[in-house]
Amino acid sequence: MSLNVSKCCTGTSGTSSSGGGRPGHRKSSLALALTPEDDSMDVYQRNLMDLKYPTVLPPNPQLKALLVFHKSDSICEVVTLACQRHQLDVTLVKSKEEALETLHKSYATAQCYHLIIIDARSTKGLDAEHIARTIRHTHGHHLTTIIAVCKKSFFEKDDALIALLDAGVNRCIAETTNLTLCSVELKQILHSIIRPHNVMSTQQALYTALHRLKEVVLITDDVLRIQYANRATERLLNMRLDEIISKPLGDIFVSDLSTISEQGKSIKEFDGILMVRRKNQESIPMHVRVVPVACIGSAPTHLIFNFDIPGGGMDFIATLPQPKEAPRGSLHSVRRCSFDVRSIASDGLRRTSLAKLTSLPLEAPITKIINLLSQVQENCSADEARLIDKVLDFLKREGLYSPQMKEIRTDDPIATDLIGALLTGPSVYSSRRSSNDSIIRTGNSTRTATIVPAKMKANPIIMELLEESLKWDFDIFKLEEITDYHPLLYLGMEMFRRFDVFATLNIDENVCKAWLAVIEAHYHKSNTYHNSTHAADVMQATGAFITQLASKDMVMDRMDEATALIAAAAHDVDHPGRSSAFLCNSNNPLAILYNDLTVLESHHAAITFKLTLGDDKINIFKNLDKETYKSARSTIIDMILATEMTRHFEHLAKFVSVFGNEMEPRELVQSEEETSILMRRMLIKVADVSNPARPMQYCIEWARRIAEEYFMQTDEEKQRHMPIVMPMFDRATCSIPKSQIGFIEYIIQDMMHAWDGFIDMPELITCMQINYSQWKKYDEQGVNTLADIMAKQPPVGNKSSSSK
Ligand SMILES: Nc1ncnc2c1ncn2[C@@H]1O[C@@H]2COP(=O)(O)O[C@H]2[C@H]1O
Repeated sequence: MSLNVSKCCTGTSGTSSSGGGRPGHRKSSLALALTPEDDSMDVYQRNLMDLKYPTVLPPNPQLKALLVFHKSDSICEVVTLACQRHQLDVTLVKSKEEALETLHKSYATAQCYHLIIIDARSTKGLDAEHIARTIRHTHGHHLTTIIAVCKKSFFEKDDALIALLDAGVNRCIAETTNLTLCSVELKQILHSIIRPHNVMSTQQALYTALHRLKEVVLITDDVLRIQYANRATERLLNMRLDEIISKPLGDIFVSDLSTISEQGKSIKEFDGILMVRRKNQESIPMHVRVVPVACIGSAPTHLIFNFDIPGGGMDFIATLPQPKEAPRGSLHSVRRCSFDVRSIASDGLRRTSLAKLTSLPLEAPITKIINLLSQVQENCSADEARLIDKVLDFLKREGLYSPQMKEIRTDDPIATDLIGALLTGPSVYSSRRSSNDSIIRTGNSTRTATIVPAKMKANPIIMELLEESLKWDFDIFKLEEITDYHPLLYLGMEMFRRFDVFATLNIDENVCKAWLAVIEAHYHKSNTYHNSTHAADVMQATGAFITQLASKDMVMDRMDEATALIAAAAHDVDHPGRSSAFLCNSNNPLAILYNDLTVLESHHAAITFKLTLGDDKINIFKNLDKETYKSARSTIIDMILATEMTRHFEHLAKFVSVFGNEMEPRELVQSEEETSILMRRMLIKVADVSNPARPMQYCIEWARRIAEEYFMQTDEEKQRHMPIVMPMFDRATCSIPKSQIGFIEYIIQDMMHAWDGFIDMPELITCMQINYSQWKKYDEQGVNTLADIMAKQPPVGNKSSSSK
């Protein structure tokens, strides 16, 4: 439990709003002035009208400090008194858990701590580095000021201090029992860190205002490359943001721009009529005003463009044809007609994530019902509201969100085969079961847990390649090649290192290495697709997504990152290279064990834990406390099970219902944890089938590998006179392009748009569109078989063959 010093300690509490003023706001006479002139707020407000460029007033809240001290010794006391001297509202906690819980609660109640001071004098009591890192990755704390109180001796060698600073600490201060020294240090921190942070936080308000403005505002750099464009610019140009940003300004003007650049250089404003070119090449005369701005030095670094229609009439922009929404009415309409992803994209799916998510044809009726009921609730009696609350609780439960996937309608038999096999449950394929199918296959030879971890050579070529390991165009096939088919071990260690999994699990690196080696050894090298390169690929995508989420301020906590990476690494372990349908049809012991339900995924999850817990040398969870382990286990199992394709549309619809809605996710689900579960499921699902959205040469190699695996299954089904799960996947006749077109149209496309809308990774969509066009081209050219396609491809990695 946290201890609120302002209530418990003697002396002044920071909540000193006595004597008038807005409740909860400090009086203007307080020491921390947040205005440019460092004056009190009253003076600033009075002078505001005189300012040439008025700034947005920063927030001026009661400042709150959270002190994380293992014990209340003399140093802690001095820091507390110094905080109180500067009228901070102080809360003292004694452990990391208490600190995080306090922050969590403060976030939930829309309070916030502006300053967190951590006792970093000894690692015995508190791991300050870990606490700082965790706080930095906790939502809402990127601008919180974190101070570490260190031993004086720390200042003689820099490594401990640098580690703290790298973990997110803003400043390290030396321990002192001298109140004056401590108070001065704190005052400096208030002025030099907290005040600028407060001012910086106002930028969000400005960006929102700019974005929503009806007027067109566009900013370029000094060489006229577009750096910023607001929503009205997208409308005017009929282009999406990703088609505008970084483009030369010349691309959107018909008129000669030399006057502007010359004017810009001499730092004069421009005001005149220029012809703007819209996406469809239509030209419109616009009144353009250009203001050069010098952000550093005296030469202009940026030019601000403001356009309107000559003679005013800003609503004109609203009357222009808008970037067209994708012509997708519903999943069914997509299914019925074949369509060109390129045309959808070039029509301009808007970049705003919410718009994209809401535009997806995947709203479950339940979302509409919840929205309507919530509206009713606003205008009804308390009793009725309580009843509606109960109804809402029921409606938010699992199962009600499933979209109706009654039938798959396509004229293309290959797509029907593939999508049918992926999306339908056991009833469909078991009905095809023939009397010849009673052979019980013994499971694939399971390896014992005595596998010695592969030795990792610190090969500079591998290390160089791994530097790119968070990029979307990472060459996983090259890694497969240069690690001698141990991509999971190398990539896994790199991901664990980058995301600090060793610290999160409190485990030695060697245990993680051994774990990865054992997991990798339990992937079957004989599978062309479901081998450890696929696992490494999914782990790499997971790392890339986590990084992108963090850059969008949707930071996962450290344990969520670790469990996501672990789930990705293990999600297909011991895959037999045959589908669940095949296992059911052949009465495989796994199908018997799991009652034909979620057979493979249940096995992957179960064997992951069986292997991990079965050998202390690889037990990466052994240092977690009971509760943490329980929660990590549940997350990993949930994520692995989410990769099952029969529930694909259910997961997708629920994700879109919650994240693609105007309402706060929190209002649509029962808890924040539930929101995060939906996000993690979608993360691993997208990572698992992201191969059609990878750069083309990799996409084609993955298509080759999965087709080969499907072909081998068909070969075996024929040979054993079993029902053929995907008859069209016959190596003699199958058209690979057709199968990929179907896979993208039915499974991948909507999911990628939903995910891109959430995470903002336009490269996923771009790659998918390019690949889709290529498959269409091959289809039109009659390039169908694996051999035809491979003849057209440069080899990936160093070898173009399947994995060993
Ligand atoms: N490029 C692809 N073409 C066709 N099917 C694919 C492709 N990529 C993945 N899949 C299928 O999607 C499934 C996702 O779950 P699995 O990894 O169990 O098995 C995967 C394959 O059956």
